Amino acid sequence: MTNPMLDIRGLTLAYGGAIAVRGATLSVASGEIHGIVGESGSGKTSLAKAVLGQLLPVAGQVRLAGVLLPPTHRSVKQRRAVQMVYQDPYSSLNPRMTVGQVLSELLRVHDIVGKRQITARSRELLDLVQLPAGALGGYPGQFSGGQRQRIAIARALAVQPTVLVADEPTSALDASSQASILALFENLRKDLGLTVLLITHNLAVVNYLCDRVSVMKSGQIVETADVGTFFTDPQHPYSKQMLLAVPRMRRTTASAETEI
Ligand SMILES: Nc1ncnc2c1ncn2[C@@H]1O[C@H](COP(=O)(O)OP(=O)(O)OP(=O)(O)O)[C@@H](O)[C@H]1O
Repeated sequence: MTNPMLDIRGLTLAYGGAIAVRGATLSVASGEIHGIVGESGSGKTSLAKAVLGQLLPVAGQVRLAGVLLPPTHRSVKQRRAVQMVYQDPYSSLNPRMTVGQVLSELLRVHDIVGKRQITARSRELLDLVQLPAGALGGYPGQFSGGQRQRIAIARALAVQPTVLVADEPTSALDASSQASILALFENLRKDLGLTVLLITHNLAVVNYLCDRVSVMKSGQIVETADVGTFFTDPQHPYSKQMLLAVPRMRRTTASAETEI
């Protein structure tokens, strides 16, 4: 791939000597939604942590738009560029701050817009995640799980990231909220050209949303493929085994709600 937005080269990650990820190499194009799938403990979250600069690699590099990101201790600008959306929208938001306070503080601290534009920009952020402007006055506890995940996404978008890393962003939600959050990611990619690294257990999510997918097993990326090819012609025995577990899977953009 020429000029990938996110370029992960030979990443090896360990916790106190125990290797969690070995030599992971992966390129993600600008505007691509790239799925990372694999069994529990295969190293997906560790890979995400290294991309975010939260885990010091034993070896390897992460580049953003061709520029090497320091493994840890990144500058504010470098941290802004890669934002995270977590699985659990219940614990990832401060219950004592209103949505408006969360967004305006970020916009102010990072000097994203002038003081007088903060409220207008906060409204725009809510609009991007399809929440009404009235949500600015609410506390996280007053919203449903799906709405909270939208708020968490708005918070991530406030600092104008280039890459969004989402770790199981729909798995704590009910089926209809899952479908609407997936549709939101699709819109954000279209509207903002966001590059997304999407970690999931759920092949239906990959099928619905991702352009390409990487399969992790025991700390290694064993296959990377276009999603259409992955579902019709998986190469690695583990990929084949994963797909056998979901025999009705097919590439479709029809209602995610019924597929997930
Ligand atoms: N903080 C930690 N300390 C020690 N070992 C860890 C830590 N976090 C993860 N590991 C180990 O690293 C390996 C990879 O874990 P990781 O969480 O990256 O996998 P995963 O694919 O994200 O799993 P899951 O789908 O269950 O979240 C596992 O063997 C795990 O036990």
